[in-house]
Amino acid sequence: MHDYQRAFLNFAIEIGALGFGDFTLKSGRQSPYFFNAGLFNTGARLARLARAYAHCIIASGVEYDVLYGPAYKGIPLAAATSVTLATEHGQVAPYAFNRKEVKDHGEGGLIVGSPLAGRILIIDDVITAGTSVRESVDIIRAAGAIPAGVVIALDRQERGQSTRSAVDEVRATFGLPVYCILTLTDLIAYLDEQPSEPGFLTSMHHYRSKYGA
Ligand SMILES: O=P(O)(O)OC[C@H]1O[C@H](OP(=O)(O)OP(=O)(O)O)[C@H](O)[C@@H]1O
Ligand SMILES: O=C(O)c1cc(=O)[nH]c(=O)[nH]1
Repeated sequence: MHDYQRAFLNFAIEIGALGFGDFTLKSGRQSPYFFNAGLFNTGARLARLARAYAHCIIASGVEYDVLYGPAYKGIPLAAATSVTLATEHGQVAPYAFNRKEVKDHGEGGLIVGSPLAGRILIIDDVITAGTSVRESVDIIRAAGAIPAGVVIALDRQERGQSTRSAVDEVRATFGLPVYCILTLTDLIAYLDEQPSEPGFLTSMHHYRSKYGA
């Protein structure tokens, strides 16, 4: 694990964005941990998260025309990352996001922000079973644009629709590169270094053996 990843984990745990307990996920899985990007809820916290995303994008060298943040939590991520790419890396970084319900008045429609055209880089918080990425790919293609890759804070390294990992499925099915700031392997290595409640790591390992790829 790199120092910047350790610092990011320290910070996420300090502000409660990485929480431990019993959580029901979008996939219906019961998880002993949860990454809540909604708790990067001040300008200073969000700026720090956006710097990590922007760093990941620049380091990857991925080429894109528009950043796309899936509703809901992807919305501030895409917007804040766009600001950081513009102010710290000199990129124009247009961004867009979807509505979960189509708007039937005013400007109407499903997409807010930049039109979805060209190569679209999906900016989300986590990948678990890969459903959210599949939904985003459908929206991007329906708009006539081309998905270019996925950037996430945490790859939970879980099975997707098959025995393969959700990230492998995204790569194989859509030919999309996936870039992440952290993986579950990093998180477990970090937790191994910390004094923790007895039984806590056991529940992480148990969860991983049930849903891990
Ligand atoms: O890989 P998956 O199994 O799809 O799980 C990960 C997705 O689940 C959450 O979205 P959700 O729509 O639940 O939450 P939000 O409205 O809070 O963004 C999360 O933000 C990811 O987008
Ligand atoms: O799978 C999910 O629904 C999920 C997992 C997680 O760690 N964080 C989140 O926002 N959603």
